[in-house]
Amino acid sequence: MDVFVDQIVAHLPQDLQALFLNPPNLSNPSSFLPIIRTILPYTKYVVVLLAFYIVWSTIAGLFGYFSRFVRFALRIGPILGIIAWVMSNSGQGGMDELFDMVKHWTGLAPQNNRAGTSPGIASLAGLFGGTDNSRQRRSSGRSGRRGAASSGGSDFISSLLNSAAGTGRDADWQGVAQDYVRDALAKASGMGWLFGGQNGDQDEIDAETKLALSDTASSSEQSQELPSHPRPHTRDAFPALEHFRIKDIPPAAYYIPEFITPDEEEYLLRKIGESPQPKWKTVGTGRRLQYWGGNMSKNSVLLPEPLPDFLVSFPDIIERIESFLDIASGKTEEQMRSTERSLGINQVLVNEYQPGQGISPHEDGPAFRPLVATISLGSHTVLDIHHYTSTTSPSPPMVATTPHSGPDGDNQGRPIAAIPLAHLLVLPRSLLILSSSLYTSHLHGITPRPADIVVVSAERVTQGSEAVAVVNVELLGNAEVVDTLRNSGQWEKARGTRTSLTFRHAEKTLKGGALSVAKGAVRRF
Ligand SMILES: O=C(O)CCC(=O)C(=O)O
Ligand SMILES: [Fe+2]
Repeated sequence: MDVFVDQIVAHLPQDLQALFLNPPNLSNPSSFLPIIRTILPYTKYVVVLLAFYIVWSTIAGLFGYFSRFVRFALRIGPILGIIAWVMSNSGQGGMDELFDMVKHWTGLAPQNNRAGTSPGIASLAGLFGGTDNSRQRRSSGRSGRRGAASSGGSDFISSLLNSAAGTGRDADWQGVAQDYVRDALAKASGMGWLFGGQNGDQDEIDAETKLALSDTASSSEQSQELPSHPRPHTRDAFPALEHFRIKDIPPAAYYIPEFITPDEEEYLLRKIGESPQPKWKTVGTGRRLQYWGGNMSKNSVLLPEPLPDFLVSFPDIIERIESFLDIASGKTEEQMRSTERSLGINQVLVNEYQPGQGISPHEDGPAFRPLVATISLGSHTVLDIHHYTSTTSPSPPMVATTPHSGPDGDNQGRPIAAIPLAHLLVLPRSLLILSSSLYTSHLHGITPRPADIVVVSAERVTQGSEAVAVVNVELLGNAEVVDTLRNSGQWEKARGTRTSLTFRHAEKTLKGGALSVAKGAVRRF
């Protein structure tokens, strides 16, 4: 030590020597002065070093985050790509729909939740193969009917199988094979919930459904207010669809009078009226509308939501329309069990027209199956059928518009004949079906008028008169209206508030399965 002091410390500056010989001591603050005096001349270097350190650590930190982000992107990218591929191959849309669904699910998409539930919770129902559709079918009381398989499935595995098998809709062998594979996989893995409710969740859902139905049946409010429907739509009691076909117009429109009872009409109007304010949307002309079953994405994919009880279970309007179509179109029991429902309703559009409001001529578009069923509540209206003008047509053109029903493809802006091809008188409680060429190549609309003057034949329409000749007098089924028309040749009535329910099948539906895969992938990161 002495050598160290003699040979090294002795050559250091005085302040450093003092530090060695007399180390700083807290009880003697002035012993720190040599340190301060030693460091002070080098302060600027210390500051520069500190600045370097701060810059370096900031850059290193940023690089760290960036490299973590790159690693995350490299891992999630292919997974998202696979999900998008599965979705587009199984007709569920692509990334847009995935993001729409996420927005929807997290509640970021406005105004699309079911009454009284948060959007997140409402759409949770669709996450694991239990979408409204499969539930609806199971609760429809048609025992023995295949659920997920015949609907094309609402879960990821069904989507994959459907994707491999084309549409998964037409041929029954596909359904049988799907059931078989699904059952086998579910049993082998013990994860029935993953395979779409054929196995694992079936009992649970059946029990839930029974409970829901018995709750509904015992609800004094409903059973008092809503006497059970006479249900004329059974095979024996019900005539063929052809009986209801509206003649003298292109195929095919069907008009079924008194499809629901006045009590049911009143009940449905009350339920629709009770829906929360945000459920209503208002279009430019002031008409209000609601979507049930989910909204359409920008790419015309339905983002499904559960349909409300007042359409599904009490009264069972949807089931009634489906079985009417099944029976009236002559399906055998076997066909009804093994094939899809005739319409496969997955969305219901509610339009509310005040007197004087209408809807411009439009096509509902290719996003939907070319068969729509509309029930009218509250008031009559006159529906106009329009056609496009050919280049040789002398009729002055009007221009087709797209009021709300999503992309109407090429038809936007195509000139249509100013004079409608036909008029239909649509009375309350009736069911109107538009299908085939009337759906695919004609337009329909309602002229905004406060009242209608209806006549039986075009000869009675005088120039400049507001009167219209309707083509469905034979099918109106309302003695008062028909007698007035036959006796005086004219029926006239002010419009009241009319609410229409349009039942349709969106061809592309975002299925929960793909999203649940995305959810799982995100959870793992
Ligand atoms: O109210 C109606 O009867 C027709 C409604 C309609 O055409 C539509 O919403 O697309
Ligand atoms: Fe329409």
